[in-house]
Amino acid sequence: MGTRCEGLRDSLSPIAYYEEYSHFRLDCLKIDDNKELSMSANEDLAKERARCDFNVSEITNILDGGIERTKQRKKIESIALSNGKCCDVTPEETLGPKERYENAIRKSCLYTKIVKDQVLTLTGLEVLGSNSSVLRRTADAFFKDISPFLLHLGMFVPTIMGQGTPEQQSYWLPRALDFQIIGTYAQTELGHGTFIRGLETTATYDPDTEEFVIHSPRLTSYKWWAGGLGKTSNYCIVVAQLYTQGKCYGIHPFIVQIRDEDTHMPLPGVRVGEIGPRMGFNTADNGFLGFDHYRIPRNHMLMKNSQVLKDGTYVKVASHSKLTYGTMVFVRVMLVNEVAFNLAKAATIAVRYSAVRRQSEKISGEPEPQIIDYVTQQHKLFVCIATAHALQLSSNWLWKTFSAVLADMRGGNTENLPELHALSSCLKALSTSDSAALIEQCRLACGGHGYMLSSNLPLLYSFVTATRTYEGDYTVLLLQTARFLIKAWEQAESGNPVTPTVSYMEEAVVGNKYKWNGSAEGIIKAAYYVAAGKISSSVTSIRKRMKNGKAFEDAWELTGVQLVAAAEAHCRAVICDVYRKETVRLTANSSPNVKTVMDQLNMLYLSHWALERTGDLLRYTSTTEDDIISCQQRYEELLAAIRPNAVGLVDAFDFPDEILQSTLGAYDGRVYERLMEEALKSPLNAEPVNRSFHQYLKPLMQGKL
Ligand SMILES: CCCCC/C=C\C/C=C\C/C=C\C/C=C\C/C=C\CCCCC(=O)SCCNC(=O)CCNC(=O)[C@H](O)C(C)(C)COP(=O)(O)OP(=O)(O)OC[C@H]1O[C@@H](n2cnc3c(N)ncnc32)[C@H](O)[C@@H]1OP(=O)(O)O
Ligand SMILES: Cc1cc2nc3c(=O)[nH]c(=O)nc-3n(C[C@H](O)[C@H](O)[C@H](O)COP(=O)(O)OP(=O)(O)OC[C@H]3O[C@@H](n4cnc5c(N)ncnc54)[C@H](O)[C@@H]3O)c2cc1C
Repeated sequence: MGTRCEGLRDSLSPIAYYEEYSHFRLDCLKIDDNKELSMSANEDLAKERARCDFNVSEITNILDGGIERTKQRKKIESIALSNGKCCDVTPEETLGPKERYENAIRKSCLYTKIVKDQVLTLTGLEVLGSNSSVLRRTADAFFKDISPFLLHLGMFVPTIMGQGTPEQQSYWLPRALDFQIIGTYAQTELGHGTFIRGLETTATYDPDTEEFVIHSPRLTSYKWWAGGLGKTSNYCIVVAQLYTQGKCYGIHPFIVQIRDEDTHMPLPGVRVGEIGPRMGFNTADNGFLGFDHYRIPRNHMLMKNSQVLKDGTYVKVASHSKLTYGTMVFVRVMLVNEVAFNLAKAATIAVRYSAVRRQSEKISGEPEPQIIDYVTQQHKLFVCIATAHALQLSSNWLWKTFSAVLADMRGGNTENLPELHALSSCLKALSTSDSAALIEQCRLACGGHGYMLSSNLPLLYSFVTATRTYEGDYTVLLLQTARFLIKAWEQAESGNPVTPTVSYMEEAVVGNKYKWNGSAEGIIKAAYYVAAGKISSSVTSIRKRMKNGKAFEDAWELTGVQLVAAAEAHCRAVICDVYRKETVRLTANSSPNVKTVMDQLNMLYLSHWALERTGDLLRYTSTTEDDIISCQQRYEELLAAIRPNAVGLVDAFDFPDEILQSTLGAYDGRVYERLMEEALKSPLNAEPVNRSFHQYLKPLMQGKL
């Protein structure tokens, strides 16, 4: 058997090698009868499920948005998952970079075909609307890392929809939706990501040929980062500075073909490639792109918001200057849902594992407890479940707000765009930051096994931590929200009406201190008073600095730390408020035990954040030390109350094992068996002796090196 293992790698391609190797790996390690690897489900998990006192599917339906939506999701999931070919023969993380990418393309094509042939016939174009989150979720059964097609569906198609004229949409969308072309969104450059007015790629109109000349004048103007750009896409949205009739009109989006549709070779004048290994996203071929006076037809400029006529005349169509930023706002809204989903996955893995894992002794000589019975473990984990709920419900609410503002804008009314921008910016910032931190908390809660890639927690973290940066960095987006808050504060001070999400300012500007009461509504009101206090302090600092001779821009910059904290506090209050109201609304007709457990989770979230911000409460409200002590006591009571339902709560997220892809989090709790099964798939276990022994170790050990 050893001989077969040793010779194999040399005679087969890497993927064929792994496929072949997976059939005899157990032989190689001489665990040939599988005796030690029990197939029966873990008893502790079974007991946890038996003691859960609420109807799990009721909460699943609430999170899905109703029983019909749960049915629809399950139907789509079962179509996709019943196609066994989605499974990897060998774990994707053990492949080299090229094989990983090729495997990701294979799986993306397979998944796309399933969606086109079987899901679209079921849902029609609904698949792009309310079912897109189901498609996104189901895709995780195919990819542990990221599909190279994510940007095609996530940004290329939405940009055409949001920025193209009806004629442009009718030309490009059918081709894109049918995957006849694959695109991405190339905005960021080597030199600029945040400050998009500073982008350097130029699109200069030539009226003689009715073309734009796309050019990258210097290294820093090279497009950098776009997902799927390096090898997959043949088209992309390029965001470039528009020049016509000798004048620059700022950044605009263009559809640019970069590769031949038949040979896939980069077209003359286009330089494209992949940017190299990254912390995550390693299957998404993030790329670079440069242009050498590359010509595209005039009508490849996306012209819904502004146009360049044949003679070069520039015409502004849109009623708001920032509508070209629309795709970013859309994706920020989508990302809140995206990270809620990923956090729910991490919580499921860590809670199930904590019910299976036993460690240490609470009382000497007694059986080792399940680690979930340590109150410190509950403290780490239950806030993750609660936050996943808070973000899921906030994301649904944000989506409704987004849709309403979009409908207004279709009628020419952009009045509510600044509030939407402020909300989507801060919710994107906080949800991604909280989720990344809590996924890491879940990993740490799983001890050493959480560090295994097969737990899926490291990959979840590396994916989600990037969301804090892309589509607008955390700090930068909170500063955008702060601009809106400071203006709103000034309006409230002068007695003018303010928009709904900042209406708390009208009461707070008077200067009263809020008296704490420990109810949910009381904690939320206190959170708003903390936000108001921080906004007020920022305003005072800016004014003081200006009084001392600073220009507004300098005073703003020097107050940046306070402004970010104010925007964070505002957003936290909004999340607490929305989470509370949505919980009450959605459980109005639920069974009593569902109502109770949803209320407990909600109170846990509110108490958690009150305790995290005791300094702020003491400073900006009339909260006393005794109030904090009773809040702490309530928090600890909630941990104990939630404990028996913890496994039921994560089961309610309803992730099939294929989507979780975790040795620690599978439904049956066969943690140790799965860890061993995955270990045996490691390429290093394909041979009893690695060739480096003969090449290096043996000579070293025998003093012959
Ligand atoms: C087969 C397998 C398939 C699997 C998939 C299955 C299904 C998929 C379906 C769905 C996918 C689901 C989810 C995920 C989707 C996609 C995500 C995946 C990956 C994404 C990868 C990342 C992509 C990117 O990162 S693209 C690049 C993004 N870049 C940024 O975000 C840049 C950030 N910078 C900015 O936004 C701006 O520069 C700025 C910081 C806002 C500053 O802009 P500036 O013009 O300088 O403005 P200024 O500060 O001066 O402000 C002036 C004024 O304008 C207001 N303003 C600013 N922005 C906006 C806006 N967007 N809207 C409205 N108003 C805005 C600003 O507040 C000022 O107002 P005022 O003067 O104060 O009143
Ligand atoms: C995994 C991944 C995928 C991506 N995919 C795409 C893609 O598909 N298409 C695309 O176009 N782009 C993509 N990007 C790029 C991404 O959008 C940018 O990286 C992001 O917008 C941040 O910009 P930056 O890298 O220029 O950071 P910088 O702006 O250089 O930020 C560096 C630091 O400076 C701080 N800073 C910057 N400006 C200010 C300010 N005004 N005030 C205070 N602090 C400031 C930031 O807070 C941060 O701490 C991707 C990035 C990643 C990581």
